[in-house]
Amino acid sequence: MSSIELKSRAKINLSIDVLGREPNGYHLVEMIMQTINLYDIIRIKDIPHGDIIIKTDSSEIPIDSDNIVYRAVNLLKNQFSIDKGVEIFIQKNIPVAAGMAGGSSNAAAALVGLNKLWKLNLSEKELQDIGFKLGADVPFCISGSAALAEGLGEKLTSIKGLPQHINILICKPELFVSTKEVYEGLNLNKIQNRPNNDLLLSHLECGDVKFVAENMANVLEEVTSKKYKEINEIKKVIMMNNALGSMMSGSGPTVFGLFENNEDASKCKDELIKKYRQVYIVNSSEKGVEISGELK
Ligand SMILES: C[C@](O)(CO)[C@H](O)COP(=O)(O)OP(=O)(O)OC[C@H]1O[C@@H](n2ccc(N)nc2=O)[C@H](O)[C@@H]1O
Ligand SMILES: Nc1ncnc2c1ncn2[C@@H]1O[C@H](COP(=O)(O)OP(=O)(O)OP(=O)(O)O)[C@@H](O)[C@H]1O
Repeated sequence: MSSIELKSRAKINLSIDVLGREPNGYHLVEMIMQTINLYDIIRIKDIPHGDIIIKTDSSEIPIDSDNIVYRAVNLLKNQFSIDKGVEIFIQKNIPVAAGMAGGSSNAAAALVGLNKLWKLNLSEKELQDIGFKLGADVPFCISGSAALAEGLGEKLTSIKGLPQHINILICKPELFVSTKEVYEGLNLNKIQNRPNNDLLLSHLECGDVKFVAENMANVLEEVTSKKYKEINEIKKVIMMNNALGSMMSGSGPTVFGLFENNEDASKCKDELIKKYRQVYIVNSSEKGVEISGELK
């Protein structure tokens, strides 16, 4: 095989609770993750020398060693003493720095793709352990679907996710949010609205999306929405258009809404697109990274 193409899917969080802070500054979390059908395309091809070349159609991401995909390749090259090189093209559709794990998902796709291209025969668990060194969201992005994530986000339990017929409206305002700063801005003693994950999981299990949508909570939303009024403005528009519920994803600034009704979702999109460039309607996905093409 000389090249491979993969779909690298984004996620939303249906809940985020933060239970504590580790001495190294990282946080213990308990959150519900859901893969959505909004994806970047990652094309990896062999090249006749040992370099790592990153190309992309996006002006918003780096193409040097700061790109998380570059770091993923480098990690595998060092760990398995590989002297081969690759050229990787990233076709970006996932909003950047959005709280949707765009970078983490690209790294996940690179690991899955190189495992095949270089015939490393690593198991999913082994890939996730390597991926965790690159970022807390990478292990989930490798397996995808829906999961309860604990620890720093790497301890995953597979769960039943949102049904595919639910319309997930995504709106990403043009704001830059640093995940590190949002976590640092959280006062663990003053969290107002924590999710009840056990209750959310039992209602997901029986397909009660209305309950889930009405009871979603993300403790990081308090931090980001205090700084940017857009978060609550978008939520308001979403709820005015008959969504079942609305919340910020990850550390933000993306806000999503869950809609039972297709027409309500499109009307809401029409309204939001007048003010925000990045608005999408997608569905949940049962696949995380997916190989979409291979060339001999
Ligand atoms: C907000 C979420 O996206 C929710 O899924 C994740 O918790 C963040 O995942 P991520 O962006 O892959 O996180 P990383 O790239 O590992 O870390 C970025 C920064 O977020 C903070 N961070 C991340 C994960 C975690 N459990 N505790 C943290 O405090 C750290 O300050 C870190 O410097
Ligand atoms: N391949 C990549 N795709 C997206 N961003 C990348 C990539 N490589 C490096 N970055 C940088 O990483 C930063 C975070 O981008 P990303 O899209 O991964 O954020 P995010 O959606 O908030 O992730 P998460 O939800 O995991 O916190 C951006 O500043 C971006 O420039």
